[in-house]
Amino acid sequence: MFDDFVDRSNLLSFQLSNGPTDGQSRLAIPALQAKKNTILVSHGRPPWYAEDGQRITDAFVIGVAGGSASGKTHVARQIVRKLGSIPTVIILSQDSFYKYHNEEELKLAHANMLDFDHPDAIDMPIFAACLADLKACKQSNIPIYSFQEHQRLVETKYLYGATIIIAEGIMSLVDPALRALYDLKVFVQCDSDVMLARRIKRDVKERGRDVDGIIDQYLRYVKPSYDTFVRPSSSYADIIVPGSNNDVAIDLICTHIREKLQERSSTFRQKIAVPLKYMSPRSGASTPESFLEDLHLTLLPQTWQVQGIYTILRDRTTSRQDFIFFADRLSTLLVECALQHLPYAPKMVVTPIDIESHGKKMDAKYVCGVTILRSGGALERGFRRVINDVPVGSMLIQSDSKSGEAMLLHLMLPNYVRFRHLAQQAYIFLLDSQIGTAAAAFMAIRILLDHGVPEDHIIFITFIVSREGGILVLKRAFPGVKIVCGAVDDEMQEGWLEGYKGEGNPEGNGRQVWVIKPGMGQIGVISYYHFHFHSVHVLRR
Ligand SMILES: Nc1ncnc2c1ncn2[C@@H]1O[C@H](COP(=O)(O)OP(=O)(O)O)[C@@H](O)[C@H]1O
Ligand SMILES: Nc1ccn([C@@H]2O[C@H](COP(=O)(O)O)[C@@H](O)[C@H]2O)c(=O)n1
Repeated sequence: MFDDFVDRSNLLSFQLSNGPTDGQSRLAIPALQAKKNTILVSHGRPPWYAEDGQRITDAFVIGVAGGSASGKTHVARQIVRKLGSIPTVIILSQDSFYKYHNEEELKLAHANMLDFDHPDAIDMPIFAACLADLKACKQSNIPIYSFQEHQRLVETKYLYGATIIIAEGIMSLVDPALRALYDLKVFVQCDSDVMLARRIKRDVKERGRDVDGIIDQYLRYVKPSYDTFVRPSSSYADIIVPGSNNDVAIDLICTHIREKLQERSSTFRQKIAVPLKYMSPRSGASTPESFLEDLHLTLLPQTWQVQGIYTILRDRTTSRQDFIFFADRLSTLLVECALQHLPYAPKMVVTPIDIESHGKKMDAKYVCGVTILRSGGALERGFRRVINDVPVGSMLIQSDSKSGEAMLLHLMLPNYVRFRHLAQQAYIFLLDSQIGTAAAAFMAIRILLDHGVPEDHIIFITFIVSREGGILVLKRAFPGVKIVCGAVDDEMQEGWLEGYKGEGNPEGNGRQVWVIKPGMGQIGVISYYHFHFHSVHVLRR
């Protein structure tokens, strides 16, 4: 039914402008080797939104212009290198936006008779639209250009999640729509002889050209264009950087960027973890019933069978094997319950004894799951058991050990979520074992919204919701998101459970846990267990 698949390229990947689009194999290549159209990640991406769910920071955009082979790419790469500790930096090259050529134009291009140095050679509206989307923290699918074939390729490259974008190209300061998007405008000024010498060397080595052709093209198009369009655009620059020996200028640029990012940074987590009594949407609404009512949570019917499963899961004497078995059972029930949030249409079938039977069929074109790693992995088996023919992506979101903020470390979304027009029709089940502080849920929902998934198409499935923590702020920010859970407990706090020996606790004097302290004197614990290949927070009481 759903013939999509999960593409492996992701936030942590990068791609050479003419290389394959499979980013997975390129994960480990260090920043210095990266070329144009590169996504570079050093560590996670902190929140880019406020507690009302709306974006607070745009990506910081730098436009780098200059003549061909003046050193624009070199400057961009040096900036990336010197900003090593900043999460995501994308170099977006104007070369990606050369227009598609018909057969006749291709013949001219191969005969060196096509002008690639006129502003009209570049698809400026698409360049500006892609840059505007990335700046606004949305995803974008960037065209890929082949210098050898003089042609735009069929594939595109998915980009998402940049904190800094460097847009470089000979015409990047010429177009007013592009200029309006830059926070900083840089022009790389270089001697014409040096540029020609560098271009000859580079085009022979990297772009499959011969010396005669390069000089011919240079005299016919490149030099006149430089004099007419490129050099005059330097008047728009905030900073002129020399094309050689430019370390000091690049240092100054990096200092400026760091200052600007610092001004934009904010703390998020403290703002959402507000005690229930201060955040209740209506006064005195502190009973479990009114809490559910106010927040429009879907609670799994509390049958004896469900209560029995929770009792087993909360029991500290339950074996790991039993725990996994019952967590699987529970996740299956939760996913079945969550399916009520998909649209259904009437359907008539004919039975084997020739009688018409009027029923229902699921009426959603694109459905998928996205697991929030690591603990959402516990719901995945149940999800696949109930909905076995849809792609399942993942997001690795973890708290930063210093700031406590949620950090996006890895993103692998199903393919159709990457294309806005398809994402707008998609229904997504987000899987996580708990909503406590809600920091991870906040980030996961924001990512899907950035991709164009409608808020009311997001169905969040979880074992347990804490009444205190971030749930109220989360629901206030994203009222349309459906939350399906099996239990609601009171406040949560971090602690250790006796006897745990493992990650973060080699002495074996306790297990790292989330302790839930509901009223009525009970003590609930969500503890740290290993489940399948991931760890999972489990319910213990
Ligand atoms: N500051 C520099 N010092 C020495 N060589 C440089 C410098 N900047 C660029 N180059 C060399 O010049 C060539 C073209 O540089 P590049 O950055 O690709 O130019 P552009 O992106 O402007 O076309 C490359 O081979 C590069 O190594
Ligand atoms: N098929 C093409 C397309 C463009 N060019 C030349 O590329 C130059 C811009 O790239 P830089 O990396 O040097 O900034 C531009 O001057 C075009 O002449 C080409 O040769 N073939």
